[in-house]
Amino acid sequence: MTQNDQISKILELWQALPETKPLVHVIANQVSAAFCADAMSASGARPVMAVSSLETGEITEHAGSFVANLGQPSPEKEAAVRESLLSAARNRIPVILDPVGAGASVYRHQLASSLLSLPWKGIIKGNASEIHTLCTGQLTHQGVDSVGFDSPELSPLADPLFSGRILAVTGKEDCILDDDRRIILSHPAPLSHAIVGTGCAAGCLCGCFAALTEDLFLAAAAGLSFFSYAQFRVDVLEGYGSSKLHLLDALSRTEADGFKRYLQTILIYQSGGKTI
Ligand SMILES: Nc1ncnc2c1ncn2[C@@H]1O[C@H](COP(=O)(O)OP(=O)(O)O)[C@@H](O)[C@H]1O
Ligand SMILES: Cc1ncsc1CCOP(=O)(O)O
Repeated sequence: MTQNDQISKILELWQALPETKPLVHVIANQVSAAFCADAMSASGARPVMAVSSLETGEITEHAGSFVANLGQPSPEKEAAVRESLLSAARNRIPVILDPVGAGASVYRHQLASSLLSLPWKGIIKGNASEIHTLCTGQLTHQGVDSVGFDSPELSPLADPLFSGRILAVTGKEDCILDDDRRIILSHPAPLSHAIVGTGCAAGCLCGCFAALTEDLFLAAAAGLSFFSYAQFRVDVLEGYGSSKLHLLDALSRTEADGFKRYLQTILIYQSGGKTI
């Protein structure tokens, strides 16, 4: 498959999202839950943000995909996520695991590692710091933000915790990896604001596309590239608050030609170590 084939498939998935309206179960965090639900709804999916372990396994079973966002962890949240991951594994529902702040504390790191050891299939989506912590065990103690790691230099798929899964690493460049393939998205401009919850929302968009295809590498590329395009279209002169609203508008109003040109500019596809 060539770079143009990947771009065509991403565009097909993006067009299918509002037509298919997949049900996506998200266990979110209280900071970004509403923004994530809005971002998914604006893009054409149907989010369900169920949190109680009394129902999460059942809700996941009937969803097209499940997003486990590990921000603001607690024993209650851990139990709810476990129920959903086991249900996803039993029912072959694709999972997106977002290890928010994996390097912020020992508890978060141990939680993420223990949930990775369950037998679900899917995508691990984190910023470069979070993935660095999962790969090396080194904590950063810097909250949930990324602190300067270069994602494309990571080659963590040898780790058994990652094997058979897709890795999606965000930052100045987003990088999507499986055993053989790699997509790099070079964002053309720096962000005007560090809007809280954008990493969480990007993971949720990967979840929307994972409900539409068995090719989870492509789903991750579609989610991150669509989100990158929406961020690119937000006017850099807007303030923080209106940028956040305009981001939702951009997700709900994308046209194919502009998105295609953007993908042709920012997307690099490599297979077997070669750019294709
Ligand atoms: N330096 C950057 N320049 C342009 N876009 C960026 C940059 N860093 C992050 N982004 C965008 O924000 C999204 C979320 O990435 P990131 O900020 O790494 O997540 P988090 O909020 O989890 O730390 C990325 O997928 C990308 O679209
Ligand atoms: C600030 C914060 N604290 C706990 S969860 C959370 C939201 C993190 O959102 P993102 O990593 O997507 O900016």
